[in-house]
Amino acid sequence: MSTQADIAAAHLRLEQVSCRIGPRAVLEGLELDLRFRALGVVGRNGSGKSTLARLLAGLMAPDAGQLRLCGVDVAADRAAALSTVGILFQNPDHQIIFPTVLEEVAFGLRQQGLRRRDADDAARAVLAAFGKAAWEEAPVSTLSQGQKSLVCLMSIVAMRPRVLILDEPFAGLDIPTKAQLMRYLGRYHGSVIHVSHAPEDLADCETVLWLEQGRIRDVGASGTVLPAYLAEMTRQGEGDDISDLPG
Ligand SMILES: Nc1ncnc2c1ncn2[C@@H]1O[C@H](COP(=O)(O)OP(=O)(O)OP(=O)(O)O)[C@@H](O)[C@H]1O
Repeated sequence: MSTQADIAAAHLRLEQVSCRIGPRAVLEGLELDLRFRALGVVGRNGSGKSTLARLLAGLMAPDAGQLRLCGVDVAADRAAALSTVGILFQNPDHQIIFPTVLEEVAFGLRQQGLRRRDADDAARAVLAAFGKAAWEEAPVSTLSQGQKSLVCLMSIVAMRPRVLILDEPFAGLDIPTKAQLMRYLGRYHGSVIHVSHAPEDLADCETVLWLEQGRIRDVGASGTVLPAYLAEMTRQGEGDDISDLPG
């Protein structure tokens, strides 16, 4: 998995990256130059984690500044982005677009330029590697949420991106399903960026980036950043900022 020493570290470079949604500055002046195999992104609800995840996946471009993941401008160079980064969202229903498992897993491979037959063969090989050859013709609509999440994971693993972004993908799942998916995740060969508000999800990350109100509050070794984050969250929990309406 991502912590193995034989995985080439991914390189993330942010230069004064800012992002607005409507009139609102959601991320502001992010500056970072980091090599990692497992990077955690932590922060409160609304701190900008998902927006950063979408930027890192190249699904949107920053309004200002420059972002490079493994040297690739992932928003501008979509072809290179497909082999650089994949993202797993919390709700698999937002990700899955095809009626059967094989079509879904093959789709990304076709996007990468494989012909239909080659993409189908490669998708079958991935299903077999996950012990899910029997799922090939299964209608996705009949699968459980956990099974749909696994289909999304297999679809991304099939594309072999260097970096996998997890945006709280297992948040709504029960404990055994989450544990099983985490085990399947161990078959992914590349680096991981794991986004979560919960420090316990990020225990395997060597480095953690802490976002606060769209800015980097801290970045460093997880053993230092996570306890500081937890202490601050406990302190803020004693207040009542839930009463504050957005400005
Ligand atoms: N499509 C949108 N339209 C308007 N505002 C948005 C949109 N997406 C995000 N925002 C706002 O941008 C800010 C950052 O949102 P984002 O989802 O990136 O934070 P987050 O840290 O992932 O939060 P959460 O943990 O709740 O998912 C929030 O204040 C949110 O309300």
